[in-house]
Amino acid sequence: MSATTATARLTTRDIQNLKRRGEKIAMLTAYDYVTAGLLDQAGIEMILVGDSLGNVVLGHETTLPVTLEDMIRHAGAVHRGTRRALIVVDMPFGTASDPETALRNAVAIMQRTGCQAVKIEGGATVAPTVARLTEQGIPVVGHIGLTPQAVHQLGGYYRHGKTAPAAQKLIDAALALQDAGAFAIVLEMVVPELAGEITRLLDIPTIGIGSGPECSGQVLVVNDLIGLNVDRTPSFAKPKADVASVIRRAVGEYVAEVKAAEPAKAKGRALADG
Ligand SMILES: Nc1nc(=O)c2c([nH]1)NC[C@@H]1CN(c3ccc(C(=O)N[C@@H](CCC(=O)O)C(=O)O)cc3)CN21
Ligand SMILES: CC(C)C(=O)C(=O)O
Ligand SMILES: [Mg+2]
Repeated sequence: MSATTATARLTTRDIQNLKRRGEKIAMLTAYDYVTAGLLDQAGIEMILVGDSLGNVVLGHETTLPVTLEDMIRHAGAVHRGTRRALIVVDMPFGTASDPETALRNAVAIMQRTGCQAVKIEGGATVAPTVARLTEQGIPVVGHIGLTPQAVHQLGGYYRHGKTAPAAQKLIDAALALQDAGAFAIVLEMVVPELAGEITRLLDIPTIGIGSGPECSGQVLVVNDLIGLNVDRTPSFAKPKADVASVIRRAVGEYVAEVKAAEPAKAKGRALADG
């Protein structure tokens, strides 16, 4: 694409403007070319190449085994499949452990995928890393509340911000991330009232998942939206389709059709003695 080609792709400023106008932001994950293209055609504003690919694509128990190379390969496919959506790439476990490591890895993501932003899990302690990336021109999305990369420390997938000290810590984290330059923050499984309070406190948009309706936008794992799962899904996922059934039925019909096919008739002279 030439430098003068007008691109229809949304920018972080467009996302900021959606919040200012009070228009909700619709975000979904995608991990491949075809799915990303369909989401783009359907008008999704942001696509997250989530490290949830470790669960829903690669079949791991957690997101921890996902590597930078995994993310870069899938993010490239998602970017190639889309024209309009702003693409955010998760920095996988261990790749944003300090500001310089994060910068090196985020630069690799930006240079090798064409995507527009990265997302980093963590609270106030991640703020210096967010500041380092944003001062280098890399847009960053924060991610607080349930942070799945810390599952072994958290001891499970549960709601966050239930006590007053926990709520205050999340508020402080959100403000620290905003001050550090994050252009949006994902709130995952945050008590809905608190998610609303954080959303009203911030200038930048909040993107909720399992955090109630008062966030500036919503994000969901695309498999949970379309009913394409073999494993248990989070309770906040309310599927709008049953693609798993569509696939099972089509495959079942194919299997039956293959099995029922007549053997090819022998042509010309009969074979001697079978
Ligand atoms: N398919 C899928 N959807 C997701 O939203 C998702 C992933 N995978 N993988 C990465 C992370 C992990 N996430 C999760 C995983 C499990 C729960 C979950 O089971 N929550 C329970 C409550 C469990 C508890 O209270 O201990 C729930 O019922 O929602 C929630 C979010 C969100 N992400
Ligand atoms: C659940 C969303 C926010 C995420 O981080 C992912 O899909 O990896
Ligand atoms: Mg993630």
